Amino acid sequence: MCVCVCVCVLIDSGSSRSTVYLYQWPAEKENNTGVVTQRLRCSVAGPGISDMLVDPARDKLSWTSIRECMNNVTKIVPAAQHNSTILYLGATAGMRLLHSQNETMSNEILGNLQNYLQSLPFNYQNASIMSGDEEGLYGWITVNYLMGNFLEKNIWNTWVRPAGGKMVGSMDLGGASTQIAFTLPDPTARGTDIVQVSLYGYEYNIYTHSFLCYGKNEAEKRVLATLVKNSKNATHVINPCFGRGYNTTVAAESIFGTQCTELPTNYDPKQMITLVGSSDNVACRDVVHGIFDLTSCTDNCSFDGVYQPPVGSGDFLAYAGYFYTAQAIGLTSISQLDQWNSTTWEFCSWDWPTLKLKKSWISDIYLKSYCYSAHYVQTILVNGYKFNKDTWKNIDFQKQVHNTSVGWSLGYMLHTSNMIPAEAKLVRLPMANSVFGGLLFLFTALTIVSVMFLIIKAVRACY
Ligand SMILES: O=c1[nH]cnc2c1ncn2[C@@H]1O[C@H](COP(=O)(O)OP(=O)(O)O)[C@@H](O)[C@H]1O
Ligand SMILES: [Ca+2]
Repeated sequence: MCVCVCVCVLIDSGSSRSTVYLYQWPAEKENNTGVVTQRLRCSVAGPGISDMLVDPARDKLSWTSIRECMNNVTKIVPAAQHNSTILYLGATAGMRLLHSQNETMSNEILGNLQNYLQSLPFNYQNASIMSGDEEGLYGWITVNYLMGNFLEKNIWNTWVRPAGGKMVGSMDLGGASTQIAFTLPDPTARGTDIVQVSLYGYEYNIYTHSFLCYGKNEAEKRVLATLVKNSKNATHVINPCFGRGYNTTVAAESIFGTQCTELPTNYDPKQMITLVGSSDNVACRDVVHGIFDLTSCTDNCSFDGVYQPPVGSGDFLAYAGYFYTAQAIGLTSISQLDQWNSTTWEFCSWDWPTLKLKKSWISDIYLKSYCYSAHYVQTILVNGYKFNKDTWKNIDFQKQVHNTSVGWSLGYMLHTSNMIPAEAKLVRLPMANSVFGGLLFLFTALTIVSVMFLIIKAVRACY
């Protein structure tokens, strides 16, 4: 018997890097219910495509590493299946920023990538820049698909919607933007950032919002920009979030060469700035707080005046930068808010040699920033999204579910390729409807007759 397998390749072009995913699933005809597995996850070396040079000849590293990942895909997928293998590329906040800053360059980068992808033996579909809300929504689909919240097999081996219909909220912390998405308890609620999606015949009312410039890397640049601006000496700046003993000298453009920061007066992009770590927990927390506008919100609002309904008491999965931060401070999966605060406090009090010793498995490039990001995560979740000590423990910090990476890519693939159709009759009985109806009638009639028989017997016994 031939077991058909469908294959899809998705390139996630994030702000900090690109990743190639290969998904496959058995071609079950009914309701597209075949379970998707991740066959390959290939990290493309080099920066994200928004930092790529337009010319492949001048940017050998990025192009060579994309080709390497695509060669791996070509080897895994049998040649006979190449032209039925769907290929998508989705770009996110890094390209959203570049597009608004330099549209020509962003079009050139995408155009060159498109030409390259079209030259491959696969069924190329498109390469596009996604909106932040789409990114949030696809992340939510991925999370709930992987957790089995859309479908499960019942005792009759048929696909049904799990009892209770509990969905999990999704929180993604990328390099340039961050997304939150969750279902609203009130199915009739309408408003900004609320979208209705129909999946397998059920309507979901989802709140989703993406904050550009609040990704882990861009938000850190905003922290550094604040420190530079507030420093008496603009070229020798104390950074309370870096460990004492850690100093680094960077060009001003690495902080200010983004739309996410405001240019200082007399800006010189080549000016070198020395950042000096001081392991100052309180000062770090304060400067991180300062990048959020927490004052323009009253009810049903997160920060920067953005509408957000209450997060409620449901579960959330926090992934990407959330997970890396939780992992670095040693609090993956579920934690208590007090635990997060005290662990951050301890982490931020360590000087650089102690940090290096205690967290020897983390490379310096990431390690230097975890005190900042631990405060960032606490601030956005508590002061921003309004999680509290009771709801914090509903947040699960993970990067994978069932050996599959959590991110927008799987949800995008499922939705775009109609793997999760809007309409579907989920509850299918293991026999024809007429047979089931007949049996149901028979059992009901038998039950009624038996009950009547018992009543008559009981009445007779009384007399
Ligand atoms: O392997 C890792 N360890 C630690 N941090 C990472 C790793 N990979 C990415 N990051 C950081 O986590 C954040 C989110 O990464 P992600 O890859 O989701 O961002 P992107 O999709 O915007 O490129 C970024 O700040 C990135 O620099
Ligand atoms: Ca991402």
